[in-house]
Amino acid sequence: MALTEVSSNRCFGGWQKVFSHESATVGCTMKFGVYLPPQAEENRVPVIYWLSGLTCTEANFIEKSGAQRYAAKHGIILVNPDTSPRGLNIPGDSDSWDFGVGAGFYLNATQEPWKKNYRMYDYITKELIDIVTSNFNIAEGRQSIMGHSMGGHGALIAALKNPSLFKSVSGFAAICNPIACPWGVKAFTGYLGPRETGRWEEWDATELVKRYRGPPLGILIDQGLGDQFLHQLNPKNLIEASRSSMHPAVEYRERDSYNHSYFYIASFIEDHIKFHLDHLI
Ligand SMILES: N[C@@H](CCC(=O)N[C@@H](CS)C(=O)NCC(=O)O)C(=O)O
Repeated sequence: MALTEVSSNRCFGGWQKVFSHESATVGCTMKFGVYLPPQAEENRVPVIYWLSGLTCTEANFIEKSGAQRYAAKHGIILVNPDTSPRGLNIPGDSDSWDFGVGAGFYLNATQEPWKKNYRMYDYITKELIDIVTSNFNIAEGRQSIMGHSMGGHGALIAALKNPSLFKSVSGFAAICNPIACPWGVKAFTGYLGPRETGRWEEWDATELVKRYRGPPLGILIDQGLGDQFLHQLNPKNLIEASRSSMHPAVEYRERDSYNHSYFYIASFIEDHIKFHLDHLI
């Protein structure tokens, strides 16, 4: 798979790069960011994937999270893809900020006109991981995933639907129960069809956590209590649903006054990197 280097910047002794490639899964050119810490020049190191939220490209995390400082300190490769296919001009794909472009929801659509390209779940869990594993100095099997809002949900379903693919998963202000909130209902109706099809539960983290039967999976849910979108996120539905099925228990951290922004993410990104490191050692 040919990668084109879009940008490369020295950063905390390592490199912040952006690559593009032709994706067979989503049928368009896709971009993703990679932070390569200094340790990766000599050694194979763990990787943590980051999935961003609604309206983001690969740039938001790179420019606003401040994660590179901690990835360099702890010797972690960070990979952050875009949030949807782009440039396809599918009718309706740019009519709203919470559906279509910038809002792929990390699932595989089943409905026209989305089902051919809106396959972000397969893109992340198969194509992107293959590309990253074969092009960078990754320590085999040592990978975790985290994300924000829609991306926190994407991280949760990628881990819950693929037991043992990731050592741990974490979410900042994750949409924890999309079938129970307006963002999720809009996206699932458009991408998956009506709820009566029975397909929604296959893509909802709170439903998936109830049926998880895989090996132990570290899960951290982080939530700012000043979050303007808290009514969309429902973290407590997931915590409650996980009580009987998840061992170890899902870790839930509340942050007084923090809102939904990257200021909140930047404040706690090192905590998440350390949480994943504990599972990646
Ligand atoms: N466009 C929405 C906000 C969307 C939003 O907050 N998106 C979050 C993810 S759900 C984000 O990361 N935005 C980009 C940024 O803050 O850099 C609005 O105007 O209310």
